[in-house]
Amino acid sequence: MAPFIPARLRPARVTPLATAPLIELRNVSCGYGDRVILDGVNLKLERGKVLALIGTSGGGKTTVLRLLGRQLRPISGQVLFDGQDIAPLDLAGLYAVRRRMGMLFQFGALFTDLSVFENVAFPLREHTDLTEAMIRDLVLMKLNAVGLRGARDLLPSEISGGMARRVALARAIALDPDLVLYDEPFAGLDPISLGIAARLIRDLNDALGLTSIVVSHDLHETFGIADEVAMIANGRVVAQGTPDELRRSEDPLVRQFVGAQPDGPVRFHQPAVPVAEDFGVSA
Ligand SMILES: Nc1ncnc2c1ncn2[C@@H]1O[C@H](COP(=O)(O)OP(=O)(O)OP(=O)(O)O)[C@@H](O)[C@H]1O
Repeated sequence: MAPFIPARLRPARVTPLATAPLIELRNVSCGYGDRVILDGVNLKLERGKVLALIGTSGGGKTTVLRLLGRQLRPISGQVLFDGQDIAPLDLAGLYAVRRRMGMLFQFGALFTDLSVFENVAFPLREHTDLTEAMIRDLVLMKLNAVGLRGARDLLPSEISGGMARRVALARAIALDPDLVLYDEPFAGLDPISLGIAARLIRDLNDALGLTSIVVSHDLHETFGIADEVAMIANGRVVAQGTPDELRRSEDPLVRQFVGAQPDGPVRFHQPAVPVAEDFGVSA
């Protein structure tokens, strides 16, 4: 499964301190306009780990990914990538950091007019001066890793949704990033394709020495591949731990969410007048 990548083709990496987290959010608050979405969030992730970000819709999971890619800056606090605060970076610094991140956002849209091969080659052509022969080797290695070397000449319209997601995955790791951010990578996939995509995220993470953050509503699959799970609700990380720790959590919010119970701290019903009053029946 693991693609062999010759040393000459791999981008230079800073030798990491074994214990230093690759990413860290320190007391981060942020929002859109006047609306505060995250309020004093702390989150750490060590290299080599897969973190699942879960939580209620609109809780701020995607916002965390936007902070890490610096599509959004914090109002206060720090967002550290490999020990470096990314908020003050100039364009060149930001570009260098983003090169070390792969991103697969919802549905991982492919360029419809480009072949599978060219879709994966795209970031390599954009960001490197590699020769055509090297690009070919790298693209085929990445496609091999996702099981689609044989589909290289097909167009996105000629492959299934599950295959397209795997091509998007190959593209996200084309530049050998340190960190890969996945936003709803399983959305719209059938159970078999979903299982394959989830396993691939874990296997690629381990084989290529990546660190991965997966935002997903699919708790079964993400709990199956994650080392750690962080639950975000009401603008805060309300729980973080191993999948087993979250399953065993006594926190009512975590129990409601992980146990998929309709009622708990997050109410199913909007506050309303009594049912009897609306339907004109006596209680
Ligand atoms: N560009 C934006 N401008 C204004 N508000 C936004 C913007 N993006 C997100 N929001 C708001 O911020 C809140 C958090 O959004 P976010 O997308 O981070 O949540 P989420 O946990 O990823 O949700 P979901 O699981 O539904 O994708 C939501 O209330 C959303 O409406």
